[in-house]
Amino acid sequence: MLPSVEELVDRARVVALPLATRFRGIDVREALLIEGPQGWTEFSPFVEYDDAEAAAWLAAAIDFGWTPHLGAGDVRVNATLPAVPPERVAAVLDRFPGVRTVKVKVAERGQTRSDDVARVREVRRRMGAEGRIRIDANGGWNVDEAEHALRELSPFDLEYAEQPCATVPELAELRERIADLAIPIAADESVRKAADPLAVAREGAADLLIVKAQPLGGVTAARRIVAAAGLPAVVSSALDTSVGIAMGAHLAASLPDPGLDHGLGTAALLSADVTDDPLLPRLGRVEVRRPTVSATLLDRHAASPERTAWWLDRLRRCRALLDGPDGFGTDSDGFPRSAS
Ligand SMILES: O=C(O)CCC(=O)c1ccccc1C(=O)O
Ligand SMILES: [Mg+2]
Repeated sequence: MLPSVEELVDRARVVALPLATRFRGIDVREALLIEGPQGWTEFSPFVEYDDAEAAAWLAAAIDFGWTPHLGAGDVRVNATLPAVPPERVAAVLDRFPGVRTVKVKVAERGQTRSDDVARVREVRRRMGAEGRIRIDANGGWNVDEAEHALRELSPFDLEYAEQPCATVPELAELRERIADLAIPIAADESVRKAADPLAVAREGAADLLIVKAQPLGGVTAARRIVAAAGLPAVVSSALDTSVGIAMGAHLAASLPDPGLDHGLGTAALLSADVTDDPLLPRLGRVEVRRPTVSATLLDRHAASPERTAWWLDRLRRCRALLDGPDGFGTDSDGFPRSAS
């Protein structure tokens, strides 16, 4: 049984956390946190997402807060570099001590391919020949643009290219066209925003999957998607607070090791968090544990009354969707399940 809407609302707190570096066009990350019986959990779909999409994030929050997910140890993480100019690369990378891998955002709206090349060149210079560099275009290129960009970036030795194009057929075509470059293609939005998260694997459109716990309906649902896809999976954050990072870290620790670092270092991009002991990258790793949430920090970073009301309304609407006919509901084990 899923917790009732009253139970969720009673246990919910809304925060607005400033970012250290502008990312995805935002300077403040809003999140709704809920204290579940198994610990704190996070519901933080981006504000522009509609309720149908956000409902999966709520299923994830319930799965993590109401189900014992026992994890321990740590996972290796990458630095996440927003689409900053070369002179700002060092300051961002300094926030990720000890990482051997950098994920570089490319194809940012309003920028050009030479901006991407300059950023990747600077990362390679700083990381040295043994550093691992992956790029993430967030679907920003068409197939031709992606092919040109990857041919130009290929001398910098890319570990993989994440969501270079927006659609599954484009990814499949690109993958054939650049077979000579031997740059693996990773699918992110084509998994987490797709009606059918398994289409990528079925169509041979990617070499690996990027999975995020919240949009895929939670740790349990994401594990099932990865198993059904049969592809290696890298777990990535949704720019969550340390509570959401913990959800991702539990997922990462429970999957087969892809031999690739996970995108779970992003608490380093926040300039405030909800715990005094955040899940920050140390020696290139993030611990797998549930953080202790601080009442003081929840108060200090509380969202405005208007934004709090907006989030609580969204929580109520999404909770109602989980009971709907093609909502998420629970499976025979009592777990929230994804629509797939
Ligand atoms: O994977 C990482 O390094 C960090 C997470 C990240 O890039 C991200 C964070 C929020 C929203 C979308 C994305 C993305 O991978 O596209
Ligand atoms: Mg991505």
